[in-house]
Amino acid sequence: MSAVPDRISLTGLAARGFHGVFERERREGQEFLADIHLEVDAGKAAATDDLADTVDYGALAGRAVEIIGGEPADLIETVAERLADAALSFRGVRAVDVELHKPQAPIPHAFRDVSVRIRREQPGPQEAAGTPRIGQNGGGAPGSAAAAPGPGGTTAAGRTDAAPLEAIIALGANLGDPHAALQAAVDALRLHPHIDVTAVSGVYRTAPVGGVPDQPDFLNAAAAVRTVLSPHELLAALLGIEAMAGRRREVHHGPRLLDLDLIAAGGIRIDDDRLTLPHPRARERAFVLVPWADIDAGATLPDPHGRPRPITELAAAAPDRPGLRADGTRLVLD
Ligand SMILES: Nc1ncnc2c1ncn2[C@@H]1O[C@H](COP(=O)(O)OP(=O)(O)OP(=O)(O)O)[C@@H](O)[C@H]1O
Ligand SMILES: Nc1nc2c(c(=O)[nH]1)N=C(CO)CN2
Repeated sequence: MSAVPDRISLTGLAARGFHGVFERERREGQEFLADIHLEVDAGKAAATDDLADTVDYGALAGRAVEIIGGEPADLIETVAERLADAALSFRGVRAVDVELHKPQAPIPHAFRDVSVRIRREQPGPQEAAGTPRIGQNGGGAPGSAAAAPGPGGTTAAGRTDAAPLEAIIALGANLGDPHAALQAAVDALRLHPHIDVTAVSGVYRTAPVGGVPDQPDFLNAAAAVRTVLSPHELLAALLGIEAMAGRRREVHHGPRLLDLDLIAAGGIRIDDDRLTLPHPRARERAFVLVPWADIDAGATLPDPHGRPRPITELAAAAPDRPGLRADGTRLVLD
């Protein structure tokens, strides 16, 4: 490599995160901005003009948004380290420089910005051979299938349970070009290095349920995925994809460019301040249940007493069932 390395720079990447020492920061979140500079050899990609020979900056941005929106940490140092670790896991990245800004930090004085800047390099040959780096996935390329568990049974995303999770994701959109938004979401899921999309449903046109009056009809669909991510990490990935689609979360149940809900994940039950599984309103929503039944007609959801109920029965009884019809279009998984 020449003295001045080739660089791919992604700067001013903004995402909402819940990092900080104070309870209010954890509860309300705030904006974080990341500047990420990758040192690569751009020569091969320039010669072939092929995205496969370089780092897809869209995939990098998606992963960074997930990390910023993901598991809360006390310190920006910790989040910057996670960003650097993720950047180094993209094939061809020799070193990375990450600056993470927290311009809304709770500092009781006028200030413009506070940030941490770190530089990390790929481990040298000796370290690579004998000393696994915590949290690194060993270089899975963007677009590759779910990562194999890394050293010691942990995955890049930190899940120690090696069995992949099977999950159902509900997709909805009713602004802009909803079909294109659903397809883009499926494409983004497929591009994720730790998510495998195994099936997609048909597309349904559905009357809006709740929220502001006179909003356009929705297009809804469902996707089945297999992933080594934990449910919280999968949710963070979904929020990252929504954010990339330009979704703003101002109006509850309001119109949206893209809504991705995690409906069920391998029978796991969770109820904390960030995630409830199974999704608490899925059982009364035909716009979720009918697409899901396309993928897995035998699936069940627990009733309020914990007894399994077939989703086909729940769908037939759902109040929004009459407002739902097949759109006649398809989502492709090619
Ligand atoms: N199973 C889940 N899937 C998606 N988001 C969830 C889930 N459980 C809890 N949440 C939380 O809900 C928030 C999403 O709210 P959002 O604005 O998408 O709600 P909504 O789509 O308007 O309403 P609904 O949740 O009724 O579909 C997320 O930030 C997430 O932390
Ligand atoms: N028909 C329909 N209505 C909704 C939808 C949706 O996806 N489809 N999503 C909502 C919030 O997630 C609220 N209402």
